[in-house]
Amino acid sequence: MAQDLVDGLLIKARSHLPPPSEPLGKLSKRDRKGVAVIKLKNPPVNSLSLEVLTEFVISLEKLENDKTFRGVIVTSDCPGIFSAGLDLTEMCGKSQAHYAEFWRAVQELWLRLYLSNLVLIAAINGVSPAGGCLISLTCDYRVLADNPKYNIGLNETLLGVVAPSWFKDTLVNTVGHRTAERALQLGLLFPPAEALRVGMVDQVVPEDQVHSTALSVMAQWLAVPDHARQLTKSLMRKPTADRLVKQRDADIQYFLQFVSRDSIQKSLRMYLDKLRQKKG
Ligand SMILES: CCCCCCCC/C=C\CC(=O)SCCNC(=O)CCNC(=O)[C@H](O)C(C)(C)COP(=O)(O)OP(=O)(O)OC[C@H]1O[C@@H](n2cnc3c(N)ncnc32)[C@H](O)[C@@H]1OP(=O)(O)O
Repeated sequence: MAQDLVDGLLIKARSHLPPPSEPLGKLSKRDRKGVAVIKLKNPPVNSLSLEVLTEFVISLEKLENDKTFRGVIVTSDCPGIFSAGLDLTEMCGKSQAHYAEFWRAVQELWLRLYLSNLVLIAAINGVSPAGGCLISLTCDYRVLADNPKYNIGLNETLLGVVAPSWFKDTLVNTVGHRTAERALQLGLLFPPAEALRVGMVDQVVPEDQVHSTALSVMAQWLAVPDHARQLTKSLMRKPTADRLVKQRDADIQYFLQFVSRDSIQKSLRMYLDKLRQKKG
């Protein structure tokens, strides 16, 4: 087992059998070959800082280029939290150059994940708002742990900000227009049973079965010849991705203008203060 610890992101790339302590579930040994596990590890809440976004992209690129790997399970190393979404401190009180670099990194990760040739399965073992939800939506299949605390959704409006068009597109492509419209306007965070009902996740399973279920699902997806599956994925997703590719710079400019507004800075600061005050 190759194991690589990068700042903020734990990557366990598994090209051989797992240690015996890990349950094999219903999978044969062969099924597990070629499957890597990317575990987000940026305590306390796996927020997606510029550093984490960058490391994530580099790790994906390495896996894409290493033909040993055909699939990746994306999961979290932080108990109870898949990811708290974009790091809000990266969007508050920083320079224009910083905002531009940060937003380009968000775009880059989305494009890499959304168009990945690898099979991506999200093993969602914690709460998953906004950017955390977006990461799971870029995967080919989502398995969510059945815990009433593990809400998932694009809650941007509740922060006083707007989910960009490509966040919206990703959700529409997953749950359909009407469900997405309602969820986005209301900033809904769905508990597991609701998330399953609206199609935001594909399966809800007991918490201790999330990883083994993700591996079983992976085996099913890897049974399909790569070239046919990859071309089909591209057919389904490329038109959505191309919309961003064609206007990446304009999207960054729009983000800069938006995030620099006094009213938006105020909303984000208030939201962060509210999170911080929760404790005491
Ligand atoms: C082109 C068009 C322009 C449009 C612009 C839109 C830009 C995109 C907008 C949004 C995308 C996002 O992803 S924004 C992030 C949204 N995330 C959230 O709303 C989740 C916020 N966090 C929580 O709800 C909770 O923290 C939690 C449920 C995830 C965990 O709860 P828990 O009780 O376990 O932990 P705490 O709340 O005490 O948090 C611990 C610690 O972490 C800080 N924190 C939490 N979330 C974030 C975050 N997203 N970014 C940065 N920091 C975060 C929190 O403040 C605490 O800090 P302190 O220890 O210092 O108090």
